[in-house]
Amino acid sequence: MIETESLVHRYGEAAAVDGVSLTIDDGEAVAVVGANGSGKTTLVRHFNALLEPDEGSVAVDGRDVTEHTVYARTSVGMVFQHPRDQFVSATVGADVAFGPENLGLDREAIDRRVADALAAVDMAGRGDERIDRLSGGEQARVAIAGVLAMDPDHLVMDEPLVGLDSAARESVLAQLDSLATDGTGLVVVTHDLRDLAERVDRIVGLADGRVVLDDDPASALDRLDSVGVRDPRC
Ligand SMILES: Nc1ncnc2c1ncn2[C@@H]1O[C@H](COP(=O)(O)OP(=O)(O)OP(=O)(O)O)[C@@H](O)[C@H]1O
Repeated sequence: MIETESLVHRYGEAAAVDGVSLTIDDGEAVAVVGANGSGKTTLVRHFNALLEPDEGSVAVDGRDVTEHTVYARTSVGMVFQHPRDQFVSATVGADVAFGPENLGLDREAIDRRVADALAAVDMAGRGDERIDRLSGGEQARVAIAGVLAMDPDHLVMDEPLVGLDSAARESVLAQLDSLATDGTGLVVVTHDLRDLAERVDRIVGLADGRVVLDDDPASALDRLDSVGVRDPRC
């Protein structure tokens, strides 16, 4: 479970996140929406201690993330907006192995995790391929595999569908469906709820760093205007 309590984050004088209290349960799928600059990325980067609160607190399973950073980063996996920025190795297998290696697992356990994660994103047997020779959709899937190899309870994805062609988009959406089946919680930051609204349990809307919408999709979709997001049904 991820909990923020009166979370404030400032860049200089301006509060990008301005008093957010939010609870995300295990296995819950949540879309975080809002206009450009509303604070979505800043908010979710606190979930695994990539940013520190200026005020308030963030806890994962009751443990404050600034004191239990390793626990938070193991429990909450983060896939960034530009997966290319998150690769640490030249080849698929080495990149996916990086997280489990840092957990101090033995080689056999690492290899098993890498194989399972690559299978989960439909990239089984492609560990020796160079990442820079993969398509954008394949790279997006490798980035997801790298996080899945950590066996997180929650996966946070920042704009996972931006810049993907329709085949890659379908492939990432299929990954989201299989995560839901596995019971992995999902937090998706997005401007565009097309194909996502039907996949989440809840939509949280931010405006000027504050939560102004927090409801089940059916109810939230009627009020997307309040957060400057287009209704995907229109
Ligand atoms: N590193 C930074 N330094 C200074 N200001 C920042 C930094 N990162 C974000 N901001 C500012 O904080 C506010 C919130 O930004 P954030 O990226 O969290 O919003 P967002 O809702 O994710 O935006 P977008 O949809 O455009 O990605 C914006 O005004 C942004 O300009």
